[in-house]
This record gives sequence, structure tokens and C-alpha cells, in this order.
Amino acid sequence: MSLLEIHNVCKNFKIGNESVSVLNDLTLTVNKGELVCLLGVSGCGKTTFLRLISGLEKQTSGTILINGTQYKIRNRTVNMVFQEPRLFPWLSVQDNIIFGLKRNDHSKAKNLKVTEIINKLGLSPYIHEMPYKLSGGIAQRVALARAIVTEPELLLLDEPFSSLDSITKNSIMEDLLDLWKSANMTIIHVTHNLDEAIMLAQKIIVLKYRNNSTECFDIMNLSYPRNPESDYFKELKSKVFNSY
Ligand SMILES: Nc1ncnc2c1ncn2[C@@H]1O[C@H](COP(=O)(O)OP(=O)(O)OP(=O)(O)O)[C@@H](O)[C@H]1O
Repeated sequence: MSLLEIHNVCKNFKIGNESVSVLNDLTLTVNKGELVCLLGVSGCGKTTFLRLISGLEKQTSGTILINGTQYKIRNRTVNMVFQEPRLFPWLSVQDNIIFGLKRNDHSKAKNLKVTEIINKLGLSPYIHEMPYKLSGGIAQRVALARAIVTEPELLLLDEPFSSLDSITKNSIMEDLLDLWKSANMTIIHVTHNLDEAIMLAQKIIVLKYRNNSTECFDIMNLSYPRNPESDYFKELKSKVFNSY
């Protein structure tokens, strides 16, 4: 069943007197519970695509449906994590994480859920720290926790691991996979890293530059954890690369 439906979406930006087309007649669907990685050359519109879904930008034309209805800014079904953690510098790690919860949403069950996410992301030693004391990897874990505690149906990740070293990145990716499997979440993850995409995704979508087309690689049946040394992995990587 589809969670997200994109129908004939166009997005133009006005630059000076010119209108520049970034997304042109884009149509695609993402099913409930899917983990999708979105790839494409720089400037093809990946971030713009996420911003349209999250309601931060409005499409020039076309329709975006989440659960069959147009997105309303007040509903909490969508949450986004950016390239930088964007933590609130005046709040502790714990207060950053619970910031997005509704005021009356501090039930015992919710508190347990928050503690579970904090533990799963290895953040319990840091909960009283202020953001300026955190490493980039820990700060990004906090950003992830802050997004996940709101239990979004759709989590949008805009290159959240791009500035992390590969050991830190692999460890966060494993935790993300665990959280995705245990929560009933749909994820769209934008990345430039083909290995990262193949390690995580059930479906890889390559967005073509200034074009209405996408190429889709369904790897739903490939079990986790995936082996980057396997022939299948290498073959797929080259196919995805050649589709850019
Ligand atoms: N607010 C804006 N005003 C004008 N142009 C914009 C705006 N936002 C994005 N663009 C342009 O839209 C195009 C697509 O940008 P976008 O950031 O979506 O690409 P991207 O695929 O995410 O790139 P990257 O991989 O480098 O992050 C770029 O040419 C960019 O300059």
C-alpha cells in the first residue's frame, strides 16, 4: 500500500528574471514501511524533492499525497534530518530529543519509547550534555533520535551521514536499520554514496538531471546485513552508477 504518491510534480525556481525547472513532471510512489534511497548527480533536485514532501517548499504544479491526502503542516506524519544536526544549542541532549513531542505527550509509554530510542542510539551517556560538547557523529545521532521519537510515518534523511567517518557512519547505519525494522517507519534517504544506498535500501531511485525520469532498482529481496564484497553488490553498484 502506498504511503507517498507523487503525481506529475514540477518545481521551478525563479533566479533573476528566469524560471529554472528543477523537477519536471515527476511521478513516483513509495510504499508504507519501505526504505528508499534516492541518488542522483548534484543539483538534480534531491533536496528539493524532500523539501516538497516535508512541506518546506510548495510544488509549482502536480500533487503530493501522503496517506492519500495533501500534506498539512500541522500533522506530524513527516519528519526530516538534515546534513548538519541542527540541534538547539541552548537545550541539553535530552531536551533536544523530546523537543518535538506534544506537550501532553509524556505518558509512561511515551517515556519508555524515548528511553528505548536513546539507548538504541547509544545516547544514554550524553543526555545531560549540551550540543557544543558533542562530536559530529553523536550530534547526528541526537538529530536522528529527535526525529524518530515523534514516531513519523515518513522519515526524510538528507545526506545525514555525509560528513562522518566511515566507522561512525557504519555504526549509525546499523542502528538506523534496527530502528527502521522495529518501528513501522517509511524512510527516504538521500545520499551520494552508492555503498551506503545498497547497504540500506529496499529500493534505490536514481533521479535524472533536469528530466522527468527516474530509474528504480528493487532490492527488497536482498537480506541484511549486505556484503559489499559480494559479486551481487558490486554488479548492482555498477548498474546504479551507469544509470546516472
Ligand atoms: N530556493 C532556491 N532558489 C533558487 N534555486 C534553488 C533553490 N533551492 C534549490 N535551488 C536550485 O535547484 C537545483 C537543485 O537543488 P537541490 O539542492 O535540490 O539539488 P540536490 O540534488 O539535492 O544537490 P546536492 O546533491 O548537491 O545536494 C540547484 O540548481 C539549486 O541551485
